[in-house]
Amino acid sequence: MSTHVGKMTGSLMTAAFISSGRGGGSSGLEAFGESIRDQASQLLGTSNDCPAQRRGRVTGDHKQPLPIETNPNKTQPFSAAEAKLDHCHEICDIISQTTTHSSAKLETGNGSIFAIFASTGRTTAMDENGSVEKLQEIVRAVKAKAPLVQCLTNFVSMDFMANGLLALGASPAMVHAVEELEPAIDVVAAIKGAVSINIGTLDPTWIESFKFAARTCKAKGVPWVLDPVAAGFTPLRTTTATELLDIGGCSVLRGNASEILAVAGAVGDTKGVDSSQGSGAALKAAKSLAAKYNCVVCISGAVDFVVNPTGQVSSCEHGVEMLTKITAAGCLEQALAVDRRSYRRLDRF
Ligand SMILES: Nc1ncnc2c1ncn2[C@@H]1O[C@H](COP(=O)(O)OP(=O)(O)OP(=O)(O)O)[C@@H](O)[C@H]1O
Ligand SMILES: Cc1ncsc1CCO
Repeated sequence: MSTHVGKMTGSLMTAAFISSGRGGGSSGLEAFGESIRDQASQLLGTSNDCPAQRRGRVTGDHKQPLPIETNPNKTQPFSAAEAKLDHCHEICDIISQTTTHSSAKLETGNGSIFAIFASTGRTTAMDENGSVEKLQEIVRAVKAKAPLVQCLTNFVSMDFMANGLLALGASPAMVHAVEELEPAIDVVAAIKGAVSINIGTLDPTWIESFKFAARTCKAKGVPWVLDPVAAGFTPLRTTTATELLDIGGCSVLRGNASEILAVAGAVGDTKGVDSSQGSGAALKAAKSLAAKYNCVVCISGAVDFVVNPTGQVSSCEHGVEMLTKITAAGCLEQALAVDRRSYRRLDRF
């Protein structure tokens, strides 16, 4: 039987941080944040006057880490009111690296998955075994070691993902030609990085690279994470995602509900890269995939879920609607995933 181990605040994902910025300046990221904020504000019809920016968070104060908050009652999420942060504030915080949407998970002594989620302007560690100290340790390790995250990702998210990883303190590399994957993954293995595979804009050449990368990672013990973008939308996508998982060695599978359902074999409707279902609808499918592939499965949505291979579930009721108004938020979350193995590898780096 599965156990519900905790509820989380913050929005889903994978590794994280309370970024203090890179070096003395981050004008590139600021511009990046500005641009995304403008686009999102236009889409939502909200003002471009950003409270976070007025407070200086975008223009300078982001060099100071934000405080980490914990939910004192681990079985209760923060209130809905707390979740309703100003749209503009949210997007500034997300993009301008004050905090990147993320989470990290560790396997604790008793074998249960310990999930830590960080969100826009607040971070929460949730699990009986979890602690803010552990999250801070991860954040420090990520920032100190600047792990190489080798990404095979889609044309849409490439830039966003690279900037998000930089914001976290990681070191992105977008390498996907099959001819250079082996030497690239050798370097990733040598310096204890991780590989991210996202099937967003697949074609036969990409598929060959994805499979080569997954096989190479498995052979060399490099952790890799999979985003089965738009699985269920076309048979090629569903088959590709399943074949990648069948290769083995995947540490984290992250998708929206429609994608997770499709990968688990359910027949349903999809809206291309967007989900046609709430994340809770994919919980059973996620549990079955986590057990089958011995990996952690994350379902993103208004409520984000993390399911470990033994069926334990953690939930995060702090979805940020703004993230549905920009493309590739889920892709970025996937790229930020750092699992216990990566974390421990970082420790030894
Ligand atoms: N209905 C929703 N309400 C509030 N927040 C949401 C909702 N759906 C998604 N989100 C937020 O968006 C984040 C990304 O999840 P989403 O399911 O949109 O990814 P995705 O569909 O894979 O995105 P993409 O394909 O653009 O990369 C979630 O972690 C959550 O914070
Ligand atoms: C919109 C889109 N189409 C293929 S990949 C992608 C990015 C979000 O998944």
